[in-house]
Amino acid sequence: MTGTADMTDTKGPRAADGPVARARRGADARRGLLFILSSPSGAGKSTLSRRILANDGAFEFSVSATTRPPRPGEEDGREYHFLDRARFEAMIEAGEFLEHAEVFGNLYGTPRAPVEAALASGRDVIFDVDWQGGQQLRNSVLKDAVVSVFILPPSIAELERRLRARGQDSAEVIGGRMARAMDEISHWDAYDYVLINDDLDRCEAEIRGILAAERLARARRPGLVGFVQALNREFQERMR
Ligand SMILES: Nc1nc2c(ncn2[C@@H]2O[C@H](COP(=O)(O)OP(=O)(O)O)[C@@H](O)[C@H]2O)c(=O)[nH]1
Ligand SMILES: Nc1ncnc2c1ncn2[C@@H]1O[C@H](COP(=O)(O)OP(=O)(O)O)[C@@H](O)[C@H]1O
Repeated sequence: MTGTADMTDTKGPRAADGPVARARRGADARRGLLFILSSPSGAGKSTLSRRILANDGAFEFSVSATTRPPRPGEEDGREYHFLDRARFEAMIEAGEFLEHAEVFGNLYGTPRAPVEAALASGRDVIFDVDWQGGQQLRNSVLKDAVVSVFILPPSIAELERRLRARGQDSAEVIGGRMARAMDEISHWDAYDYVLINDDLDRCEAEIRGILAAERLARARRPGLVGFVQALNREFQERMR
């Protein structure tokens, strides 16, 4: 990683750890990314985020808190922290959420502490939040680290088919989610990227491409300021 910079740093034994090499390591240091996935219910964001988490060791999942009851197979602390409304409201009062919103008649929120801890240690965090959560994170103090992707279904009929095929919600709950689908979709344009989840493998590959590009473009840029300054100092010295 430091090879190229070291070769330009040719002043004796200290060269391998000279100022240019050190600045280059600063530029290469990983900085955490806040990766937001939003979509209407049933378009596939949970499936996509599970796939990314399984194959990308740099990520951790932001486990939200919610007042909605667990679905069959969901585990407290894994998919969500399942809380009653009084406890959720106490956490809002105490400022323990980075963002929170009411969705489908239930409260959902992102606990602040785990996200800050992950970012401080240079890890990336993936968020499955609705458009309100996306908007709040984009306007938060952490906004520079945010990359947001909106997932569209290939059609409304397919969206409904997926919600039914998931087999975890009552007809009434599915009806409520379908009724809100276009409202969620209407916010697509506020996102950095918009993908159509027709083919799951292709959509996952597109997300990986976005992550690779954003890690380079966003994460390295602040560190490159120091590296270019170090190059400039080396240049001035040699040109004297
Ligand atoms: N703002 C916000 N939205 C959330 C959070 N967690 C989940 N959501 C959103 O709440 C909505 C309902 O989620 P869920 O009950 O798991 O249903 P699903 O999207 O059909 O799997 C989805 O749009 C989620 O993205 C959160 O912490 N904050
Ligand atoms: N590209 C796809 N093609 C077919 N089925 C899909 C696709 N993406 C997701 N699904 C299925 O659709 C259902 C809803 O996906 P899910 O990830 O739970 O959506 P969301 O988290 O957006 O509510 C799941 O049963 C999932 O396996």
